[in-house]
Amino acid sequence: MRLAKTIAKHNRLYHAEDMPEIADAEYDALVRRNNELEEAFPHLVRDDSPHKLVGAAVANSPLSKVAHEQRMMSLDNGFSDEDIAEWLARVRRFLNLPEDEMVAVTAEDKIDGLSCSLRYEKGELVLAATRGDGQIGEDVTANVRMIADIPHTLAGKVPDVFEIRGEVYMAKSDFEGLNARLMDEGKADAAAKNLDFDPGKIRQFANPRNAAAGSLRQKDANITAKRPLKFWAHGWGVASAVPGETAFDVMTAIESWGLPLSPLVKRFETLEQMLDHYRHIEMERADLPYDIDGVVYKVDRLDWQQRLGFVAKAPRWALAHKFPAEQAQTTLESIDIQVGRTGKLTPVGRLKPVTVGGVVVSNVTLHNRDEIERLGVRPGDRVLVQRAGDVIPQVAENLTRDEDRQPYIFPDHCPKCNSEAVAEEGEVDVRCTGGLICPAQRFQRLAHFASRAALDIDGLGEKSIAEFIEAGFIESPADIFRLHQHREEILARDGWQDKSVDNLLAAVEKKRSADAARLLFGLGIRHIGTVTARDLMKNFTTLPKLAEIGMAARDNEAVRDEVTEIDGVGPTVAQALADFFHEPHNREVWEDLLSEVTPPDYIVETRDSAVAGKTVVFTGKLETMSRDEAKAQAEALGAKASGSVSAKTDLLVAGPGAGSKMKKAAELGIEVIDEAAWADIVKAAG
Ligand SMILES: NC(=O)c1ccc[n+]([C@@H]2O[C@H](COP(=O)([O-])OP(=O)(O)OC[C@H]3O[C@@H](n4cnc5c(N)ncnc54)[C@H](O)[C@@H]3O)[C@@H](O)[C@H]2O)c1
Ligand SMILES: [Zn+2]
Repeated sequence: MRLAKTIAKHNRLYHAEDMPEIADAEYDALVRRNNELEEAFPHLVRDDSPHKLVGAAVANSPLSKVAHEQRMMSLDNGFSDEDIAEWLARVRRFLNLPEDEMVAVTAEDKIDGLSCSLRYEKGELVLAATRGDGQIGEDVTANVRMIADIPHTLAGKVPDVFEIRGEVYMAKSDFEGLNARLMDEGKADAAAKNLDFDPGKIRQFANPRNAAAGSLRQKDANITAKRPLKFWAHGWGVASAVPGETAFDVMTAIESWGLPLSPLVKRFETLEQMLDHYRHIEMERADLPYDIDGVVYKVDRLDWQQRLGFVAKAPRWALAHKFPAEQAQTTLESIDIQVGRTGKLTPVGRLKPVTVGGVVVSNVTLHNRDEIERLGVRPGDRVLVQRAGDVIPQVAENLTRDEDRQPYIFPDHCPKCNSEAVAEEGEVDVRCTGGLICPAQRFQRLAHFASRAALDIDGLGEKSIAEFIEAGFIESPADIFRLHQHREEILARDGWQDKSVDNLLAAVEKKRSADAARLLFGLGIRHIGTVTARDLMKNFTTLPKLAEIGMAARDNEAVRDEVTEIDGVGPTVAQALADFFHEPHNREVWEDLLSEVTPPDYIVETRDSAVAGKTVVFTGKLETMSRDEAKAQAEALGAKASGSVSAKTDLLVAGPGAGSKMKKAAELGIEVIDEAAWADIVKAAG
């Protein structure tokens, strides 16, 4: 059965190699599916069925194997209140208890670590072993001796032979410290070898459980000694004598011998108490110094435990009440605003770290302003965090409902450059209007400015731009024209020679007289593309004139209307222009740029031609030129280039693949020519 094989593989990755590839919830889903299949086809159930197995065999371990005299078990799981009620009812039925007989249970935190058995003979630690597959584990005696929580000698009067079972774990803060240390060591190592440091190559642990398991199961116990491991006891195995008649008694005795227990061992007599306790712990969970994934209930009376016995791989007398694998509660500590390469402001929630589905989560995306409003979250709130599969963790719900508190106020200025941040009408995203001045947007903006469609500066590709930004040579477009001041510094850099630097500087010089429409397009003002830039420049002729209009447009509707009425320009463009010039930073960048360049006045020379005064539409694929170039040609010939066919259209130039426009032109009786015929018209005009 393929499913069983897959499960076996993940079992091995998780238990034997401490490197799970899938989330716990995903693994649990595979197991559930397998159980369903087994129920439906009982004759197909194999002896190595996942539901009969504990952990994983210790095949390739560098440690030596030890057989457990008494098997180490797993636990059955319950998730819902009903699951717990059912378990209690099953216990009562099994024991055939009268209605009024109470079943006392202990409740302990289900610590997420590595199961370990410690054998004491005459009070001395003689053997420590991992669970392995329950029958055969690994000998970790030398390693365990390095753990401060585990006494080498027990205190007081103890049975001759007593196996204490419990969990080796790592506290959350120690786990974070260990990961940070691994990163630092990697950095130092790379520096010592004069290599580039690649943080992605450092093997960090995904969660405290993996860190604990990986640290304990070391061939060299000296490595274990350097890892901050802890231990607490939650049961026992082989015992020459048992000190008490209830689980609670025995655990108390174990504590008196010098071993730590779960700080929250409780004893309850009703389902309500158990569920209350569970909910309480669920709330506290993120604030506990260690990672837990549920609460474990055990029937307290040992004679009852004896009678209840075991099913396939777990005791009937115990149950793990697990927290939902994909969700956890924690505190939203702050909301950070990140600025993307296009100026978009994205709020990121910083959480008190919490393990969700086997991964420590400390950040969540809050998407945008509307999402924060919808959730009503503020720093300090308790939130329910959800992480399903590989999806980025999200806040599923705000658990704090205190209407009196001030709502979170989304910033109206960019945290990176302090420019105004606004959302356009009907849009959810708030954007920084700083554009060219905003360090977050710098690379994208400068790359656009130098790109082919804009200034088209030879030799100034994205790589060089990134390099020059990094070196501090360029921040805004004007700086590109001042690159010559850095000639010697550029030459001193790897990969630059006299020739390549001179070529670059010459290419830059050439662009001082660049076309005004390209400069305008290069500034990357929202909604101003190549065509709109040309339409604007045709109307205003010079950049200073355009700026004057742009500045007036913000508060003067008449001016905005004037812009709106320009052919090919609409209200969105008018507004975008006004917004751009309203921002003082942008005006600075603009003035600075204009002090470096001398674009000629933008006068579209119209040549006398066959299409002068006519409206031309291009459609289909053009083979010898881009659509933009074709439109520019039409304009140069005194024609108007339009995007759609209407009664006003005089000529349709159609390339291969022309569709609906061609049909419409035919209906309207408009003249249609191909690209070659168009080229002839251009040629004829001289
Ligand atoms: N992601 C994966 O690929 C993958 C693969 C295999 C297993 N898993 C996960 O591992 C878990 C199954 O592992 P498991 O068999 O160790 O079961 P388990 O972790 O659900 O529970 C059994 C263990 O809990 C421990 N425990 C902690 N606190 C305890 C307490 N107070 N009292 C008693 N026992 C306590 C014991 O060591 C016991 O062996 C599941 O959550 C599963 O999702 C994940
Ligand atoms: Zn900004």
